[in-house]
Amino acid sequence: MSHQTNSSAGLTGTADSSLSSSVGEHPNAITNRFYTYERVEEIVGFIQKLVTTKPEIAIICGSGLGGLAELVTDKIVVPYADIPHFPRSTVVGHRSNLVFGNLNGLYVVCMQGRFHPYEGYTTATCAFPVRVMRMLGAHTLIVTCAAGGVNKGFSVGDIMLIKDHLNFPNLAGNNPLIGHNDERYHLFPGPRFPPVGHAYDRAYLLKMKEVAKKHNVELREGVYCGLGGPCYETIAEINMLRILGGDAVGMSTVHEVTLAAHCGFRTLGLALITNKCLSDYNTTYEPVHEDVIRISELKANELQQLIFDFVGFIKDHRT
Ligand SMILES: O=P(O)(O)O[C@@H]1C[C@H](O)[C@@H](CO)O1
Ligand code: HPA
Repeated sequence: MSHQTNSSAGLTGTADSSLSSSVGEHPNAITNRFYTYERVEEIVGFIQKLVTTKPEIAIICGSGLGGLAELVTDKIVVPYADIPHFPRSTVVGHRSNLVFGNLNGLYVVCMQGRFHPYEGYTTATCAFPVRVMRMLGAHTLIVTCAAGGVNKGFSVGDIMLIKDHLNFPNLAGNNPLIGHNDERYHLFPGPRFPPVGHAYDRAYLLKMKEVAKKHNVELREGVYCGLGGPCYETIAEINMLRILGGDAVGMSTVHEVTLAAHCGFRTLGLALITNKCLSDYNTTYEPVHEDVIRISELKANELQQLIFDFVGFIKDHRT
């Protein structure tokens, strides 16, 4: 176990030291020991050698929604497998590429494939690409996901603007920001105790409503519940989420948005309702991932059009 007392608090970048805990940390803590400042810098440096234009918008593609990256022109595709220390997506419906290029007049980076805690990654690992994309220059994060409809008024195929979230892993002590708060992220250090009450940008949410109106798309708005997965929820869990004010449920997003708030991203969140949630013990229905992917792919064009136009708005209103 490392007991360094220098400013990096034991978070130096070698493979061996990455496995040891940092000062003040319980040896068994679930924390960010691997994606240290040094590793993130190395990854950012590697990508900058391949992609010389700074992206302004970062987009995370949810299950079955990777097609969004196909709208990007003058693409540079960087497979996760080529990036040092980068994890791989192991889930059907998630490719493993960073796609850079032009989307409706702005330079963007799309994560075609994200990481989930149920794949065996810590929440810090799942979220760390957000920090990478911020360090590459992006100021706006558009996060998309597939989700189950907790709100009984929602239908399969609805798109929900995420106005807030319930971060269950965080409530259980598993937040991606646990561990050393490294102040060497000089551009975007983020405080030790970051506020997340406005993690989803209100002005962006209102703008997306306008964009949707133009397209005659009726958007839902609500609270996304991020759970650990990989099980879909029990009937009792869905009933609990309803009582707590949840509208949609998924297995991603919350740790990404938490890190995004910490490093100063303005975030827009969109959840595609891909399935109903169990709420009756007499039903035989159960959610399945194949249906999640099928609905995502079916609705992908609509979602992509909204995001395309939203990016156009950012382009016209950036300072
Ligand atoms: O990556 P997202 O949150 O879009 O994917 C959801 C959650 C699980 O990964 C999967 C369950 O079907 O879809
Ligand atoms: N529960 C959790 N995650 C999901 C669901 C669901 O019903 N649908 C898509 N992702």
